[in-house]
Amino acid sequence: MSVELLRKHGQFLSLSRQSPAHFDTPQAFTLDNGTLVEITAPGIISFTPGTPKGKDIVLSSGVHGNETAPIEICDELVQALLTQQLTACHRVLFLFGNLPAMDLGERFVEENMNRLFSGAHSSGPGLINQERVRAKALEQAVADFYRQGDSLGQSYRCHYDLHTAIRGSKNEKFAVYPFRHGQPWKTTQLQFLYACGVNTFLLSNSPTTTFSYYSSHQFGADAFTVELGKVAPFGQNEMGRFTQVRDTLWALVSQPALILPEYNPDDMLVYKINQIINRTQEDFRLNFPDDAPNFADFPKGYLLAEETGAQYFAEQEGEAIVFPNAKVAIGQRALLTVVPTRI
Ligand SMILES: O=C(O)CCC(=O)N[C@@H](CCC(=O)O)C(=O)O
Ligand SMILES: [Zn+2]
Repeated sequence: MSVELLRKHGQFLSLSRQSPAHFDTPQAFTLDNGTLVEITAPGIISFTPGTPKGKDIVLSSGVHGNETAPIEICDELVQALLTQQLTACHRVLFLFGNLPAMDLGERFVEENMNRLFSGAHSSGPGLINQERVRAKALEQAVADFYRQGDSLGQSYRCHYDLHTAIRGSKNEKFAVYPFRHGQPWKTTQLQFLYACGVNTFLLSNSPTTTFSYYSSHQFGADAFTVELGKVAPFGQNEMGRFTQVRDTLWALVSQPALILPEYNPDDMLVYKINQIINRTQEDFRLNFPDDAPNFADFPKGYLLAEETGAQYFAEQEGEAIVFPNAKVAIGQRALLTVVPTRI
């Protein structure tokens, strides 16, 4: 691959998708502004400024291949960095997760990649598929990036894993804060995400095999799964709905420190998870309409879902649903229920 073409047009993602073999061999080059660019695999690219200012930032998108708005936001940011329209002042690693699923316009090819982190890619009965191989490679890319940052004296780590949701949502932009094993929730992070247009937060209460939990738990990164809107095909996102997140990510990468509005708890809706309901039977079904949005709430005692041998009810008045999906693989999470809380 001609490095000159990458510098001129910045088409890293489209090349990764169309001609992944270009990036089978790792490559590195330096931009005129002194930024070191390292490409270690298709869809995996990092930028290290000549004098990095302390933050090691990971931005992942496309862990689900049909969640295109975050992919388009990150693609534009990578193009701006490669063409030097923007100069990074912090180290930043971009991960475009599931390239084959992007081509199919599907959430995944064989298996949900966002259930394969923290080593889950290598557990189970010897199953190997492209999502497992890729999840392991993504974990390794994060580990290498943060360890290199350590050797450069970098002092801060964050990881925003950007998604869009299958359903509409009463609160369009929301974020899942991975379980922190008793460490305090950080309001500065809520402030940052609020600047991205996210005003709703789900506090997780247990370890998971998601990408954001991996970076949070293994590397102490401030990490979130961020839901930016509703799934739409490439080119069909209303990009105007993403201006705040786009501008805030550009600022995060290019400014030494962000100036954020003061934390105001009244700005935020915070929920804690009340129930994690897994599908255990073929006949698992949801007892509300397909177009019920995320955060729709139900009266105490309402039957939310059922399957042979089990019924699942709202346990509290106003318990709300998030990520309902009756079609998940057996054994996987089919529904979260949440209730309001404060931090
Ligand atoms: O809309 C949906 O049902 C799923 C959207 C999505 O991909 N959400 C993530 C959340 C991960 C987390 O809980 O941190 C997922 O299900 O992987
Ligand atoms: Zn997703």
